[in-house]
Amino acid sequence: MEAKYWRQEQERLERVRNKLQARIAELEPEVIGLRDQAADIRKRFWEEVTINTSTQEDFEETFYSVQQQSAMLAERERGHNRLVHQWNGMKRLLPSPYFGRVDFQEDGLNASEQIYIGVSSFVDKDGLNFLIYDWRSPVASLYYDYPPGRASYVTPAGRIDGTMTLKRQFQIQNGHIRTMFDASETIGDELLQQVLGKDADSQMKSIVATIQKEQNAIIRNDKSRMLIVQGAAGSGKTSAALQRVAYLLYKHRQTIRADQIVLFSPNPMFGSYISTVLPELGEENMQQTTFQEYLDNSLGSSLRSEDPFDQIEYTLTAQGEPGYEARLQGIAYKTSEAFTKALQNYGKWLGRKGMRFEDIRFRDRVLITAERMSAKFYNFDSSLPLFNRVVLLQEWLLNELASLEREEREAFWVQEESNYLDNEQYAEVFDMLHKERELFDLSEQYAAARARMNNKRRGDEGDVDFAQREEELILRSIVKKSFKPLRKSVRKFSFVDVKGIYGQLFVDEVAYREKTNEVVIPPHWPEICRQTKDMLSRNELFHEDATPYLFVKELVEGVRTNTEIRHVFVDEGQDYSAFQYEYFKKLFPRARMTVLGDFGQAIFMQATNLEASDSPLIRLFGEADTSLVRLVRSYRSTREIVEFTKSLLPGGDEIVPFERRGRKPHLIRLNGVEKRDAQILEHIASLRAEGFVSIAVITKTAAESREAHESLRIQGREALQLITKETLAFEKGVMVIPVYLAKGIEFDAVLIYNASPAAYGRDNERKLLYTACTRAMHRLHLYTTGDWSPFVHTLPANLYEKAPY
Ligand SMILES: Nc1ncnc2c1ncn2[C@@H]1O[C@H](COP(=O)(O)OP(=O)(O)OP(=O)(O)O)[C@@H](O)[C@H]1O
Repeated sequence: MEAKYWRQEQERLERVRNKLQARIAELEPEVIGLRDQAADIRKRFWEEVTINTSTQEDFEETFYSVQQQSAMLAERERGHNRLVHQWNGMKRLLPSPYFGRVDFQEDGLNASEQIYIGVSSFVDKDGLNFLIYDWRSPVASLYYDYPPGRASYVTPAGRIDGTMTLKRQFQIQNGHIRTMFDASETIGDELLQQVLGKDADSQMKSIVATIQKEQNAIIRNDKSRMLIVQGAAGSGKTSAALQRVAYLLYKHRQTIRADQIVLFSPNPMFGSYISTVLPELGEENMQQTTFQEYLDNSLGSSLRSEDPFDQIEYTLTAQGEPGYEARLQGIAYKTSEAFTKALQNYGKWLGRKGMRFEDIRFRDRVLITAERMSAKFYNFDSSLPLFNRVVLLQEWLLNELASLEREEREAFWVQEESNYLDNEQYAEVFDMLHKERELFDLSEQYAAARARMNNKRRGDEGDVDFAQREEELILRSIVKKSFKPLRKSVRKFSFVDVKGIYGQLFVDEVAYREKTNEVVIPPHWPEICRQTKDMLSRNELFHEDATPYLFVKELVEGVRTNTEIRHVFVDEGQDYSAFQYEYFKKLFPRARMTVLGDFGQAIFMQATNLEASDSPLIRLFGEADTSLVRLVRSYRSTREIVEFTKSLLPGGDEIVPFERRGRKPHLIRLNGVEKRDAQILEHIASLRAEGFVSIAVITKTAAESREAHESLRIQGREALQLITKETLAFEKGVMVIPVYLAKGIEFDAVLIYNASPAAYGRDNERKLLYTACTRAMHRLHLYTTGDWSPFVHTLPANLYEKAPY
């Protein structure tokens, strides 16, 4: 590019930076001043208000003065926060104020405007001249969506058409333009080349400077209730999701807070991997969780649910064990829509009969039997939904308990217990009695006030009548105290035997058909029933049972909802079942959903195809309220790696590699495990010598990871991290990791520990191998000690190099 343009741009950059610096300096005293003021008000809060509650008037005055003080404090704090946000934004801009420029001439206007785009806006002192536009502003769309030529963008007031006469990209570091390109394509490949050529990091990076047009469509989609993104491995789904969160927080800043957005991620480690993207963009992080965390919270401590990792470990390692086939059939069935239907029908059946309750027991006696509850329950109006009848039953139980409690006061044990009250307990009851009475009894209050004034003992303490009442009240309080847990557990619906209700589905085929109207029963049903009940008897649930169990629990106890949440993001969306999606919809009734995933990486059995025409996901909100976007360009890996990995998948042809060149994947066959491990260690050393920092040895299972880690650790000198499902933070370095934990993450180099037919031979293992290989950015090695997996074996030979290295 001509030197004069460089000079002009560098000069403009300096002008903008000077203004930024001036404004930062100008605001600094104000920021500090406001902070001090707020701190001062907080400190003097109680000094400024006089507390006086002697009369009603005094009390009201005190009340208003406290209110006034706190309103003032809140206002100062809000002002302070706004200013600090602005001030931090400018400080963030200073080293690299912008990354893009477009010159745009609106139709009907004579001059074209220069629009510079950065991570936040910066307006000149006059308040009108935008020196930098926030990347999320409507006009910034031009930069992402069009090459020079005719272009348009949409504002709240309508569409603006015009001509883009220039599109320029910058890399600016510490106030200096490092590179500058004029782009002819949508977003110049040169900048993207540079960004993608960099090394993997322990934290995901923001992509605002190089967002691609199709990604921009995802980020700014504000139309439908459900947005589905099916995208190839490395196509930027997670990146787009995070920039979308930032966009939503900007566009709806008056109405949506970061804690009203929740992202479901595949594992806790992934949460740490993506946690810096939003703060880097000046936004607060949304809420993050895993579905398992949600399940554990909802099930409480009485039942333990297996996590998805133990489930997949079982499906991958237990072939040939007794009951294996039945378990697989069970997983397939229990995660299907057919099972959701069956459970809905079961709800109707329960409306007629078969509800199960738990006796209410007290001191080794049954106070209210399950049979009585059942009879009562089925006496309520049968047109009422199950849940309403359960609530009526709950009310009835609380009344019953109240009268049983009255009767219980006569019981011998109560007398006994009252005799054994020690002084302290007695004083406690005595105090409580007075307090209780004070509340209801005005004269009691009067007596209390007089006693306080005269500092005298209360006259009633020697009163015979009072002693009798006191005795009565003591008995009452003893019974009340021991009935308290009963009332509490009734309020928590403990009288409903949810475990029994779920368990009775798994008796035999005839009973199951009767309860659910199910026509097609999966094979191995008796064994599925046995396994499910075995787990329940140990207070455990298979992972595939956890969501259906909650579904049944909510049928009878009412649905839990969270109406605060406005946006739900589900990453790795292919790994959730139809059942789980129904659940999300119920749980977050006021939220829009964004589901991102790749059916090519569907390695769990409960997979959902996101884009198939009969996808349950499309049916969830209906086609009219659903947008589907497909991403086929893959950015993570070199062209050579993408060519290799896409050939592993049937239908992978449509994946388009980004034009970044590298070495072909290496296939290395060795004679024996020891030699293989020694070779892997050698390769790790040479990759490190080449400057690669993040290197993963990927295994199929956690069991294989442990073995590999042990063997490599013994032979080698390198520090090797073993990643397990308990690992919380993702750190750069050399690691051994099972493929299902490496989902969503990337490494400079990936070494597939064992690409033999035994490891990746069955059809469902194809996607495992694909997922593992697509984690590689720059280098990919596959090892075997015998044959090659058939998925590798059948690849065209021009896609890889064979050892020697
Ligand atoms: N527009 C872009 N500009 C720069 N880098 C990008 C862009 N899009 C994606 N990338 C990079 O490509 C890599 C893969 O992106 P990301 O992890 O978001 O993909 P994904 O579709 O979620 O992948 P997977 O399904 O394999 O988990 C990341 O390093 C990301 O920074």
